[in-house]
Amino acid sequence: MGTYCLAVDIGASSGRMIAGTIIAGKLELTEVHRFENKIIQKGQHSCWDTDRLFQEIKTGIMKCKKQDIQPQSIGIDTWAVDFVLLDGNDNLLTDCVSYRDPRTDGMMEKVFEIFSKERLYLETGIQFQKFNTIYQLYSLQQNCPEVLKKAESFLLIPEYFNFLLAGVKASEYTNASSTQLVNAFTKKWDDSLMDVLSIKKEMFHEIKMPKTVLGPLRKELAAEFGMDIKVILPATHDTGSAVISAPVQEDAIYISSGTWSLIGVENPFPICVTKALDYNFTNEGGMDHQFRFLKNIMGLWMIQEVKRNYQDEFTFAELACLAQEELPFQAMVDVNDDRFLKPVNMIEEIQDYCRETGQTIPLTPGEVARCVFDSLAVSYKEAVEQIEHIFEKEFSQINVIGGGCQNEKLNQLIANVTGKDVYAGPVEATAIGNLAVQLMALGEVKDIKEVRKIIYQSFEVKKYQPENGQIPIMQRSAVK
Ligand SMILES: Nc1ncnc2c1ncn2[C@@H]1O[C@H](COP(=O)(O)OP(=O)(O)O)[C@@H](O)[C@H]1O
Ligand SMILES: C[C@H](O)[C@H](O)[C@@H](O)C(=O)COP(=O)(O)O
Ligand SMILES: [Mg+2]
Repeated sequence: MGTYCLAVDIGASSGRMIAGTIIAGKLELTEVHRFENKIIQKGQHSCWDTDRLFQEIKTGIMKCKKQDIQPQSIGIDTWAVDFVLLDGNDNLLTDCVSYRDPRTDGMMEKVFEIFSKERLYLETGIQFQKFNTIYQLYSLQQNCPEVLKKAESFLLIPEYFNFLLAGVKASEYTNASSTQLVNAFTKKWDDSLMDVLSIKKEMFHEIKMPKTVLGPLRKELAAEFGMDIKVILPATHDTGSAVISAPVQEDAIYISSGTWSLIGVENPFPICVTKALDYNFTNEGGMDHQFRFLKNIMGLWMIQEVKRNYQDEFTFAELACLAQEELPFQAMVDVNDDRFLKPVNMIEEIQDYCRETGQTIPLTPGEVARCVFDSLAVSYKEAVEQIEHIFEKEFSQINVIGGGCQNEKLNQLIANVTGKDVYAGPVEATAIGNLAVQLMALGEVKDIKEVRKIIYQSFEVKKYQPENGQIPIMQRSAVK
């Protein structure tokens, strides 16, 4: 039997554990476990249920055993920026607060009073999102300094799960870069930035690169599972893993489409020029010292919330079909407006926005869904134009990867709105990229070039071409 690796990919809306092995030149996947992820209220904060998530990881490992799959290695990737703090006895000092928590409101502006926005961008190259780790830590420093005083260890989410699995504390580069505390050029923690912000630099661990083998499982876990597994660092930022496996590379822009839409390209160096700052692009760390030049777009979070507001009466596929029955571009919102980050009710927030901008108010589920998808597509188009402006070249194709690539109507809309060929797939790009790095670490494949070839041969990628005359005249005025 071939070498199995086990990918744990936990996004903001769901987690999945997928075993992978190469058979006859193709990467074969076995979905071992899938579970829900969501934000829960703990006291006054919006938090992640890390205890339950770690139990889900253990459940997935036990399911491997039941399916007679003995993974040689395991790699964990999750969403970015969020973290835990441990004291000197490795106890959690706080709940794991989510990036959607309001504790960072106003913190970015406070940091700019000490460290200019321009300099922060020049040194880190990271987009300005109010929930970046730097602002979360600054909020703690301002409001609960006693917690930071006791903190001996800062661990991002995947690193915390690695610590629980293997007892090793290590930071991983792709995810560390998302904190806006890593220097884009040295690829190390930016000590001078931390000193200026009085953030305790001693609690940060050495940054390791993807492919690093952290070690075996803790003895008690190996005994519990009845097998030992090497814990390997993939690109632990889920988008970093997704980009590794984006099969359409040539002249292509990727959209990692899940809760968030991360739209960008791979680049060999950080682009920290004023244009990139003005457009709020980021230079997150990638595999083999590449950079993920991309930007966050609010993403399918909006339709997740619409679905929840309708008490899950409709599936995602049904909402996509209902939207398709509506006239296009009747109502548009600026999806990246902070008001959509965590509204009490997404449907009402969208309707308020349309009312405030003098537009037709979407009322039916189809109208609301159409407004979301049209607005996302326009936001993607804008980002594509910004990328082409910065690179001073045209990109001919867009590769939509992740769960959102199953939205066929949206894929076609993206093609129509951008006028570019859209390649959709693979759905589990993140887990596949995670597996790819483990296979490289174990010597099963030589390098990223070889693994991308295998991925391209292994998974269906569906093509959507712009439909004639379907590039609509959009009401741009409505989008502030
Ligand atoms: N059958 C489907 N049709 C249309 N959209 C879908 C379908 N299945 C999933 N999606 C979209 O994929 C999104 C989840 O993508 P995923 O990559 O799993 O997210 P994350 O990793 O952030 O949890 C959902 O929010 C939904 O909008
Ligand atoms: C908050 C971050 O920008 C976010 O984690 C993003 O980087 C990301 O990776 C989102 O992944 P999802 O799978 O949750 O969409
Ligand atoms: Mg994801």
